[in-house]
Amino acid sequence: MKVCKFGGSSVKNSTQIKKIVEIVKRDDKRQVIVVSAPGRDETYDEKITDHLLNLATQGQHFLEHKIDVTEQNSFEAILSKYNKLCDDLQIPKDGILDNLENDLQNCKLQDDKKIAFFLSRGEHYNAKIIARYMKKVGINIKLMLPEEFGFILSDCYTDGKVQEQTYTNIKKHLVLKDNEKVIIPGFYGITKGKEIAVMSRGGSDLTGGELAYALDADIYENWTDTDGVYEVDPRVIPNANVIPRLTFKELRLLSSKGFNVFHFNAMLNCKKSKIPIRVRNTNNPTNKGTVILSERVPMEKLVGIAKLDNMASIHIQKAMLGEEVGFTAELLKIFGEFGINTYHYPTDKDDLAILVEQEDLKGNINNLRRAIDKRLKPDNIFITYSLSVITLVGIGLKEDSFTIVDALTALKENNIAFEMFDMSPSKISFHIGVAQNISDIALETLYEKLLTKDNCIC
Ligand SMILES: Nc1ncnc2c1ncn2[C@@H]1O[C@H](COP(=O)(O)OP(=O)(O)O)[C@@H](O)[C@H]1O
Ligand SMILES: N[C@@H](CC(=O)OP(=O)(O)O)C(=O)O
Repeated sequence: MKVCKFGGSSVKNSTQIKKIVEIVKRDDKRQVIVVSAPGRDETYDEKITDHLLNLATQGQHFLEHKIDVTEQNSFEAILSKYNKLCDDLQIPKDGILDNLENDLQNCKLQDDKKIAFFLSRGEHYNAKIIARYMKKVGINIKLMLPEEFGFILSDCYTDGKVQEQTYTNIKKHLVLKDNEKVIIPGFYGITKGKEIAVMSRGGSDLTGGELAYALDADIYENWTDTDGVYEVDPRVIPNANVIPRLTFKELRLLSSKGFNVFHFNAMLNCKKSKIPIRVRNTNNPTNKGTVILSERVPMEKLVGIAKLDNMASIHIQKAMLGEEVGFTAELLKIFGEFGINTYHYPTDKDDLAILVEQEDLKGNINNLRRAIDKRLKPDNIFITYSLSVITLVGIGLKEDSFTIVDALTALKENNIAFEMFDMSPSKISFHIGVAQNISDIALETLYEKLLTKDNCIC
């Protein structure tokens, strides 16, 4: 049995939905289908999920990103998207869109509960529409909603974590005969108190991974709009190659450091049960894509280079901080209290830097500084914004750490200064920090030197 997740780009309009119908029909083993909300398309520059977030936050979401789309624009975009989908697929709207306007206009929920509810509507209504269309074209498919079979999430409404009970519920309610299929909206679930919660952004990948794990699927197919996972972000380097095979660990590192083709937590349970994942292209379904497995013969030392933009470094200076027992623990505790995720911590006798996502400092920076000043009494705190972290990943790097010499030499030859350098304890990834305004050039330079066929260090 195969679990297939179709991302926003694969369900963004009726043309794409017709493609996924063909993919589902072509293989009887494709029995569990997870769908996202409609992604960006020719008419709408933003994903439906972002319009829903904009609506839930009275227009603040797009305003913060300096995008000129009002609350009213978002409301109209959402309604017209779903109405058009029904029209184009020639299916009746009753029983599907009856509650959409009401959900968006008369919601009594507040704060995070409201945001989670709005966000969930993208997948909820899209799955209903696709289910009806699939039935219309003769597929024996049943719609199963997370609130019905119990996809249970923690009470953190906008970043819910899957609870153990979910696996039991999936096994109990998703018992399928050979000729049966189910379609499930991704990204959301319910709390134990039966309120809607969503996982983190990109969370439909997580729904697919959890279903594959609970049902012990033969494979988890993740359908998107690229031929697989590329060696580098194809938006920066369009002629990059697709990586044929990756280990779970490599994909996890790459996706947590900027390869946003796959959610970095979605492979955790598949890894545990050794369920292979295949990233495939809905627009090119005969292509085999990238397969993610437990092991790979490390013919290639380096498989990919990821880049994470919009990072900031908080550099703390204090004489002898390296000798103050508990200093780092207290510092990390402070970041934790502000809900800020910390990345690398390069450190020395009197200096320590913490890398964080710049976005996380918004609205927090003054209080954070005060807390650090008060509790740790540093001599100085320097903050550098607009950094990019470039990460080189490959299991073969463990045996050949000199690859990094080639990387740094290439940067030197091209006059590209770097701000930070760090090797992970697993020795299968290296991180280089550069100023964001030169990060695309740095990525191109490293790609040319380390991954193009002529120079490949394989
Ligand atoms: N290394 C990479 N390989 C493939 N795609 C990548 C990579 N890095 C970033 N991406 C981007 O990820 C996109 C697919 O992710 P996403 O937009 O979330 O798809 P979906 O809508 O199918 O969930 C691609 O279109 C591509 O622009
Ligand atoms: N629609 C949600 C969940 C998701 O996984 O979407 P996508 O498949 O388009 O990455 C989001 O935008 O975050």
